[in-house]
Amino acid sequence: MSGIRAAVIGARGRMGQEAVAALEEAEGIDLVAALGSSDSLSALTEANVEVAVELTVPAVTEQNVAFLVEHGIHAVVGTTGWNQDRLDRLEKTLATSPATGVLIAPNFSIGAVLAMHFAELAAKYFDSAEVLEIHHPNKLDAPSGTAVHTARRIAAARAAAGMGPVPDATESDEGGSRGAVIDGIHVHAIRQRGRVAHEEIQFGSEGEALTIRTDSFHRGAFMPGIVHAVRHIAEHPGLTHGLEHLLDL
Ligand SMILES: NC(=O)c1ccc[n+]([C@@H]2O[C@H](COP(=O)([O-])OP(=O)(O)OC[C@H]3O[C@@H](n4cnc5c(N)ncnc54)[C@H](O)[C@@H]3O)[C@@H](O)[C@H]2O)c1
Ligand SMILES: O=C(O)C1=N[C@H](C(=O)O)CCC1
Repeated sequence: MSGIRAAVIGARGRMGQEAVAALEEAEGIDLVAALGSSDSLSALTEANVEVAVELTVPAVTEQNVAFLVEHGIHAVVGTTGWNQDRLDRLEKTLATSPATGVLIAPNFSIGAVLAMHFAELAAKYFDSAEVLEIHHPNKLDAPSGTAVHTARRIAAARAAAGMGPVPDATESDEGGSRGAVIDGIHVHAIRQRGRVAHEEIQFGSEGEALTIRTDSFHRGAFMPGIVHAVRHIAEHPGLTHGLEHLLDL
């Protein structure tokens, strides 16, 4: 019996190379296309690809995913840069191809997915919450997609619990020392040689603190999540934002 016909877009990048190796080894998956930046997306339809893993750059990911949806190819997307405007446009494109599934996954690491889940659970119990992310210095975007997703989930959990803003008496913030603010949650980004992807979520209340930390030391950390998503995305038509929705959490 043949497996899921899969492809990688961005196959020569840091993540793409790992994904190609992981999908070649995965049982029940046949890697039938591996595209670099000079390859045409038409190679995907020519190879009858069923699921494409998109690991490129924020500038091209939206147009790549639109092509996939328009051709009924399920998409597993790890590239960052998916702000609300892009997600809204994607929902409209998906309405024209309702059987197609797209996963936008800010992070494929199981540790990172669990850290975000735990942070969401903890959010309503602590007055203060801030997110710190550390990545390799070749990363194009800041803050990381994971940090944005984490901050949004913390903010939503606080709002659902009827909590107000985090306490902060800062009156002057020269040079942005208090970081970016995503839905009211401060997010700090560090770029450091020797790192891959790391996140710390810090909570505080009177007399106590809780720190949730996740470390990806190697890009192999993202591969089980990618393989799992390739196997299951066809069961999830429409837009899924976050790998957590494909796991039994
Ligand atoms: N979701 C996750 O778990 C996760 C993990 C790591 C990285 N990322 C994200 O994935 C993306 C890729 O990360 P990376 O470290 O591999 O970056 P990278 O720069 O090493 O790789 C990107 C690759 O995409 C290629 N590319 C650019 N335009 C293309 C196009 N039109 N068609 C095909 N290929 C094209 C580039 O030539 C490059 O080889 C980034 O946005 C990063 O933030 C996500
Ligand atoms: O290396 C990167 O770039 C990563 N990007 C994702 C993000 O922005 O959250 C996930 C972790 C690695």
